[in-house]
Amino acid sequence: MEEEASRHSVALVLDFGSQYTHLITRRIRQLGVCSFCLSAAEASLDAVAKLAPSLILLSGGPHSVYEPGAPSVPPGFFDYVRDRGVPVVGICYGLQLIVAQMGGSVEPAANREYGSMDVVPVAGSVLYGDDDSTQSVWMSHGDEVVEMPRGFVVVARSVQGSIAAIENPDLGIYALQYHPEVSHSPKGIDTLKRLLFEVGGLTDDWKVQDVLQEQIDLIATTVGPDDHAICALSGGVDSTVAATIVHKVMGDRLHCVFVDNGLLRYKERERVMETFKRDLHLPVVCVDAGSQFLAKLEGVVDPERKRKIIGAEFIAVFDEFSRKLEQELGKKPKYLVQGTLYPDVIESCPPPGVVGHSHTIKSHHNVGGLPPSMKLLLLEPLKWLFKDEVRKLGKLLGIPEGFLKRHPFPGPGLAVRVIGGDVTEENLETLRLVDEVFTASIKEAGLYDEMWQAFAGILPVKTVGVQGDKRTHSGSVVLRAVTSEDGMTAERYTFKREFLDQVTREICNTVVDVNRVFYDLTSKPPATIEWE
Ligand SMILES: Nc1ncnc2c1ncn2[C@@H]1O[C@H](COP(=O)(O)OP(=O)(O)OP(=O)(O)O)[C@@H](O)[C@H]1O
Repeated sequence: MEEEASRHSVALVLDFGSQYTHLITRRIRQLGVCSFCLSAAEASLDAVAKLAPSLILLSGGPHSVYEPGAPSVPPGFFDYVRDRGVPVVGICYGLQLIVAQMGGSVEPAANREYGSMDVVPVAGSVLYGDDDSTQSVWMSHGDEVVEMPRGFVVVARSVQGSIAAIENPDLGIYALQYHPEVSHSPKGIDTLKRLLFEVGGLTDDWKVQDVLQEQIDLIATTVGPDDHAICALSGGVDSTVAATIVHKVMGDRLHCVFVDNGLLRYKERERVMETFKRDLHLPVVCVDAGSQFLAKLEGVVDPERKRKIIGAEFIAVFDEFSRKLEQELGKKPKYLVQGTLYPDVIESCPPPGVVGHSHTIKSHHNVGGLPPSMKLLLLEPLKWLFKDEVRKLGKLLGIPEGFLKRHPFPGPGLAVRVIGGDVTEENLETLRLVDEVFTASIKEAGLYDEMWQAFAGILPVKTVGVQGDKRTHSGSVVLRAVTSEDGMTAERYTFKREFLDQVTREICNTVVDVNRVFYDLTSKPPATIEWE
């Protein structure tokens, strides 16, 4: 991280556990500025200083600054930024922390402000310049400033009168009670630009191309000429791009494995293996482990248990693969290639003891969680990148566009789409056929790229129907399609009525054992994209 930072000017985000922290870092990078994120509860002042940031942002978070043990900046932080003239920007919790640290006070608000809100800036401030027109912003807080710290001025208020932004240009401290990084704050990006380029004096010299070359050079200097590496390929974008980068350096000393866990979509194994071989020339072995996975999943309906079982089974298959490889090569492979992304890096080190941190929502399934006995060293060429950056990189590497644009698919596969039900071969077959009718129709209608994700789930209800002349008692399925910028929030996709009618007809006519089709209208939040 430091190496990368030394070549660029850096905007550092200190994370206090907000769902939106990644987004702040991503937005900054989209503006061409190198940005990293450190967990506020773990980062020492030394770690901050090593990155020599030109601007430091304090993120939002789920805590209240007045609670005992509320997370704060490392000791000596405000002396450090003052001595070095590094501007600081607080966002939401970050604002409240600044207020509390600078001698003001924060209390629970009488009215929680959540969602879209209009705020009115004060003309002539550093944060807004001459633009005092009302802007719509995204708020998400339950506390408010009741006493301003000395030397700070209010530079925007919500139409309800609460404080929306404050600044103290002499100290170089600025703070927003709302989230400028989310798309629901359309002018937030202008405020971020002012902060980065005018206040922080940063330059937009950070490009994905540079990361590719840096990673190729790094791998070339790390691995020895006789070292071998292994990689678990899911058919997803991350592991594919990671493997393709490593393959450029190591050639056939990279050994990839694709596991058919019996939880894949319709003809997925054939489709994915063909792309690996024909388009990417990656050396891939396909392991057929379907019956092994299904045997372990028999009778399991709890989603977390499904995930854990699948994770453990992946590791067993992977272990076996590397044992065989060792026999063939006469030596142990030394490296494991993983498509770890930057959000995974941030997520794997949540602040200790911090309750309600954003990163504990779902137990993470990752085949990379291998037993330490395997003693593999990691090659993680994507670990500083976000998904959209990985797609750009994949394009630079010549990975087919259709492959890069594939909708995300969960690691535990179709198992988590047999909702509340038994993961039987019969259920999986029904699900595959329904999913294929739905996604093929979406592709035919040219709608696939408009969506973040589209899939079917099977529901644990049988209902009465009439099909042909017969009364049936058959299964129900749900269709879900969402749009999203980054998967953090999502809106349901609105199909034309005729499209849904057509798909429903086709499903009921062609898939035995389905007589009822639902469409999920919910957004995220309050729902998640997947059902389990
Ligand atoms: N069927 C599979 N065969 C081999 N490896 C797999 C398989 N499914 C998942 N993996 C491995 O587990 C990792 C994490 O899986 P997950 O589905 O959570 O993917 P992800 O983080 O979105 O990455 P990707 O885009 O590579 O799928 C993958 O990057 C891959 O290394």
